[in-house]
Amino acid sequence: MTGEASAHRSGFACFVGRPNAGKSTLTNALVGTKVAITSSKPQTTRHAIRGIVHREDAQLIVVDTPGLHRPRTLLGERLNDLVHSTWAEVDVVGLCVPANEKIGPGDRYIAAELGKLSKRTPVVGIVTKTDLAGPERVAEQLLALQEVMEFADLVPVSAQSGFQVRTVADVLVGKLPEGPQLYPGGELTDEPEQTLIAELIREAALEGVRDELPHSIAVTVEEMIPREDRDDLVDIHALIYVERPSQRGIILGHKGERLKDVGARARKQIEALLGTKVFLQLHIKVAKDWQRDPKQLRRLGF
Ligand SMILES: Nc1nc2c(ncn2[C@@H]2O[C@H](COP(=O)(O)OP(=O)(O)OP(=O)(O)O)[C@@H](O)[C@H]2O)c(=O)[nH]1
Repeated sequence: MTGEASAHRSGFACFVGRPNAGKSTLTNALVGTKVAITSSKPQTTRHAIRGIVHREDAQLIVVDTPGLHRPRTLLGERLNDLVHSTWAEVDVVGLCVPANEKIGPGDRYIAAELGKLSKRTPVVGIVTKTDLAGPERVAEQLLALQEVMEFADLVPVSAQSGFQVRTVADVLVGKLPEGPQLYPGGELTDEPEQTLIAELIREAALEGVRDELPHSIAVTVEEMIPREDRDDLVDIHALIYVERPSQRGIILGHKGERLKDVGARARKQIEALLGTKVFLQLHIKVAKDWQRDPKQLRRLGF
């Protein structure tokens, strides 16, 4: 209860690292509820979804940035701008590298970009997925990571087993400035519900489809209306945008079976998120080359 020893801290953190490094899973483990989107497909995190870690001594707001790409399209450029502006705004950055994969050019590219940050933003090196490697391999990876750039701290973690998740939180919290709660307690995310719902649908639509499809899908929630005379049912109408008619067929599947499946899976997740029953209507729209069209990008929220 001594005032000076337990000053409350608050601020922002974000995780960076190449696709599949485990950033979203770590965010979820820290926050304790599924808010960011995980998928075994690389680069599916489009929006800066924030999860909030509430503790007695601190409030840590985790911003989940999209992956950094070498930009090839207007969308790629926008995403990279979003990454850089996010880095500049946070109090601490965590660079994630999986324990079971060699550090490569992708990691070095990101480290070099991070190196351009002002020295005031500390970068913590995080070796993820330690459950997939032996202790020796983890130690080796920590040493290898140390060579890549100068870190304020290094921590190994497994978001899956929970090993050191608390330590990651402690280290990140340690880099935050002293300050009051920025968000009221109990609020897990400040992302509008509709964006989360669109992401859940996108995640369901991507499951099991070819590698080139992820960049061609976008989802918008057109309508979200509580059913009249019922307080336990919400009608949601969403559009899945694809670039080409052939991709429409992939999402739809044989006799629409796949889309039905996507709807069923997404509905379950949305019901868990909202805590009510959901009637979900999905439609597919072909929006040609939407990734290259600024007007359409704006409509889709980029
Ligand atoms: N065994 C194990 N698998 C993990 C762990 N963390 C993440 N994974 C898996 O690794 C894959 C990628 O994890 P994500 O959290 O989606 O990775 P990401 O860095 O957010 O990926 P992008 O959004 O594509 O940038 C998923 O299949 C996870 O289940 C971990 O601690 N242990």
